[in-house]
Amino acid sequence: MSEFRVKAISKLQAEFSVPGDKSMSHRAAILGGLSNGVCTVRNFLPSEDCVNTLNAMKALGAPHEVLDTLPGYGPVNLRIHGQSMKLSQPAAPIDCGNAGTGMRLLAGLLAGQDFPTELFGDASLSSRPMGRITVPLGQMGANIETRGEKPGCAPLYIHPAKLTPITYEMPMASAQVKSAVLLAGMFAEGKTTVIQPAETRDHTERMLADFRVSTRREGNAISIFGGQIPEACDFTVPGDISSAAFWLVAAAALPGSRLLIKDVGLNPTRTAILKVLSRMGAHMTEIVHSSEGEPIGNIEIHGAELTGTTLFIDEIPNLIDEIPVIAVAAALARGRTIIRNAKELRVKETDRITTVVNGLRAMGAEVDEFEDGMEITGGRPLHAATIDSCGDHRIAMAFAIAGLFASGETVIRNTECVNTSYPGFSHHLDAIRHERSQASDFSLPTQATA
Ligand SMILES: O=C(O)C1=C[C@@H](OP(=O)(O)O)[C@@H](O)[C@H](O)C1
Ligand SMILES: C=C(OP(=O)(O)O)C(=O)O
Repeated sequence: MSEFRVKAISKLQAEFSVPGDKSMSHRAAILGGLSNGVCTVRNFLPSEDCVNTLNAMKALGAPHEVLDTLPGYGPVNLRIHGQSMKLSQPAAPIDCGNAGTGMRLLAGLLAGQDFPTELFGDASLSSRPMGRITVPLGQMGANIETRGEKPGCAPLYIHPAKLTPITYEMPMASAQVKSAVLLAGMFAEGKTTVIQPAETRDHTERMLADFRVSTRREGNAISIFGGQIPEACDFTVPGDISSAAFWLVAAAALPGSRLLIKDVGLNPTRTAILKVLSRMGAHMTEIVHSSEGEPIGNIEIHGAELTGTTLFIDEIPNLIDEIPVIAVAAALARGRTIIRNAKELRVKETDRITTVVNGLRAMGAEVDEFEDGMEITGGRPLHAATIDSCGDHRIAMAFAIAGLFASGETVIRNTECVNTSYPGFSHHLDAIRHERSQASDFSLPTQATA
């Protein structure tokens, strides 16, 4: 079992880029495979979650060629051979690993096929709620059985079905649910509409537009007409702002630091963390290089003495995966930080409210736990502790950042899980821990050209 050992740093001066965006990589694998030709995808995230989705598409009849790999991890540049919306029955059950996104989006894709499929995942994924997708997909006529030990959980048995369009008002702000219904809607005759209670990441809608599949947006409602065949296109995945978030917090909380994160996704439905860190006192500049399709650019951040803040209700869906590391920033800030309306955190890879609260308390922070969040009174010095990630990648990485500010040596146990979203994290952590500053120190292992 691998672990991180982390000590406090006194300096952070660095420039680097982070691996490709996880949400966009899942979607590129799926839409590329549905398209009417060959799609080159660059900077695909070679993480276990996204490679599982890519392999799922291959098992469904949409193969890919690997152009470059990140050695030890997976494909970075690849060519996907789209099947013009005609998928075929896989020879075996499909493994979604640890990925809620992979399983829920694939369930939407497979709900309206004329062949059966089975989707399964690891222990964590098998305990996450799938009713949020089986309910709307069922309303469309899908026949999906949840055969997990826990009611409403995976494995999913998806029987052949013919779908009819629906208008669905989502009870929670979830981009996975929205995307599952829109993907199912591509196979239903007529107009399928999803209404979201708050703005959620809009990568599916933007990528559908890249593939010339039209969707319509009216207020909080997004509609799609079935029967459109995505036109093959090439796609470059920007760096993942959720991965950048770990270093942004480290730099923000260390006065005198300067960090430049290059070529990262700056989609406004994902950048709420920048607003929060600015409110806490970090100095930040965003430079957008390109705003066509998915905005991409650089973020420069300078550290400061941080002060606590309250997260706004509308910000929550747009920084949901960053909350564990925002909680670390809050423990390092002076004053109170209030994180409420975030009960979705309880159904992620772990119950991220309890795992964050317990980890921060173990390091000496003052934290109150609520059903839907936590309140952190920052400013107490953090001390080293041994933290078990419980198999949750965001917990492992967030507490590695906390360790950079704690007295003594913090040990994070059970860290293999970081490969689900951030291959190369430990390489970047090493460079930061050893206070190396040159950009070249932060490059990932060289990519081999096939
Ligand atoms: O659509 C996506 O790519 C994602 C949506 C979010 O989940 P929810 O849709 O459950 O909020 C997020 O937590 C996950 O990491 C990725
Ligand atoms: C919750 C996450 O992902 P998923 O739902 O895809 O497992 C995450 O990446 O933090």
